[in-house]
This record gives sequence, structure tokens and C-alpha cells, in this order.
Amino acid sequence: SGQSRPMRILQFVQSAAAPGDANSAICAVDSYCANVEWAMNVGDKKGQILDAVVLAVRPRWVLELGTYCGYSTMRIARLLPPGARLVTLEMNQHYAQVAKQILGHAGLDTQVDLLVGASSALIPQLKKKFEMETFDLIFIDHWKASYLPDARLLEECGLLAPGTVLLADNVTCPGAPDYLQYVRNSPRYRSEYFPCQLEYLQVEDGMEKSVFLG
Ligand SMILES: O=C(NCCCCCn1ccnc1)c1cc(-c2ccc(F)cc2)cc(O)c1O
Ligand SMILES: [Mg+2]
Repeated sequence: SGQSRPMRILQFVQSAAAPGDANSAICAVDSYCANVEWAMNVGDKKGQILDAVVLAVRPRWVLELGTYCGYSTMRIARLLPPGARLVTLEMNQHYAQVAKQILGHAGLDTQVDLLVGASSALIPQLKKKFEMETFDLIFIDHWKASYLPDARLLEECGLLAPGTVLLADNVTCPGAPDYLQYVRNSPRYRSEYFPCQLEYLQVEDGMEKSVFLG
């Protein structure tokens, strides 16, 4: 049933997770994708690295590039201090629709602003739209070829402050070689690699944490 994989994930979350309970919604997605059908959520292993970074940064403003079904959106939103905001950008209207419903089921939609459109078009509008200056944390998990151009765009838009943390998923699988080369060689970043496994599989992947230095 459910004409798309995101729809089938949504239906499972609605049936298996307690409304308003973010952790049960996260567990439901992981259970479904580990046992029924794989999906490109960051997953629980890499998700624990994401959690640790969110808790260490204690961000007031978070940007996520690539929402998909809202799995990492939930992981971040459930750990935010009161008053903090998470802006998440999704290109695919169907993914965004599913994510909105999953976030609603988990009771996390108040902390999250989900925008549908190309990140390259939306990033230049964020300061004005949200009356904010810079992001404290950016989770990058969208098209792997967009990681580098969007990081450059964030710099040019003045959305990074010294200390802003960029955390990028999939820098090993599928890989983002041009992004890695940039953040590891630019004097404007201090970069660190976290080896781990691709979501739900015994395949090597990794996350790159890069602190903007100004
Ligand atoms: O492509 C990915 N994500 C982007 C999805 C589209 C984003 C659309 N968008 C949103 C905003 N602007 C554009 C992705 C892929 C894989 C993967 C790994 C192995 C494999 F064999 C197949 C796939 C694993 C991930 O963890 C991923 O994140
Ligand atoms: Mg990913």
C-alpha cells in the first residue's frame, strides 16, 4: 500500500508511534527502514553523532539542507532549547508533504519551518524571511553535488559566523569529494571526519564536521 516509499514510512509512523512522542517516531522510522525497506534517512548510528553535535552547540538557529521524510529534522528539533528554530529546505514537494505530517505526528512542527524549493534560491532569502543574522548549526544532507556550491553561497550571504558548525552527511557514501577538499584545505574552516556506517547497512560512510573560522 502507500504509493511511494515516503508514504509507506508515514503510514508506519502513524500506526506505530505514539502521537507527540518524538523518540517513538524516530524509532518507528528506523525500525521500518532497517526491517522492511531501506530509505535515505541519516539513521540511528549517524543520528547519534548528529545528536551529540546538537547538544554540544546548543544552537539558537539551525539550518537543514534536505528534509526528505523529516527523520533528521525530528532528531534535531527534539534536542533544541526553548525558543530555538530549525529551518529545513526541501526541493521535492512530496517529500515535504510527508515530512510535515511526520513532524506533526511527533509534535515537533512548532520548532520547525519547512520551506519547499531550491536551496540556491531559498538561502539568499533566509535573513530577511526570518529576521535573523547567522546560523549556529547547519546540517547538510541534500544533493551531494550541491554541498560545495551551497556552502559557498552561505558564506557569500553572510549566514556563517565564527564558530558556526557545518555537519555534512554522506561525505564518503555517496560522497562529496569537492566539498571535502574545500573544507579540509580552506583556512576558513577547521574540519574533522567522523567515520561511521551508511544508514541501515554495513557500508562505510562518514560525516564531516567543519567549524567556520570567519
Ligand atoms: O541523495 C541523498 N540525499 C539527497 C536526496 C535528495 C535531496 C533533494 N533536495 C533537497 C534539497 N535540495 C535538494 C542520499 C543518498 C544516499 C544513498 C546512499 C547509497 C546509495 F546506494 C544510494 C543513496 C544516502 C543518503 O544519506 C542521502 O542523503
Ligand atoms: Mg544523507
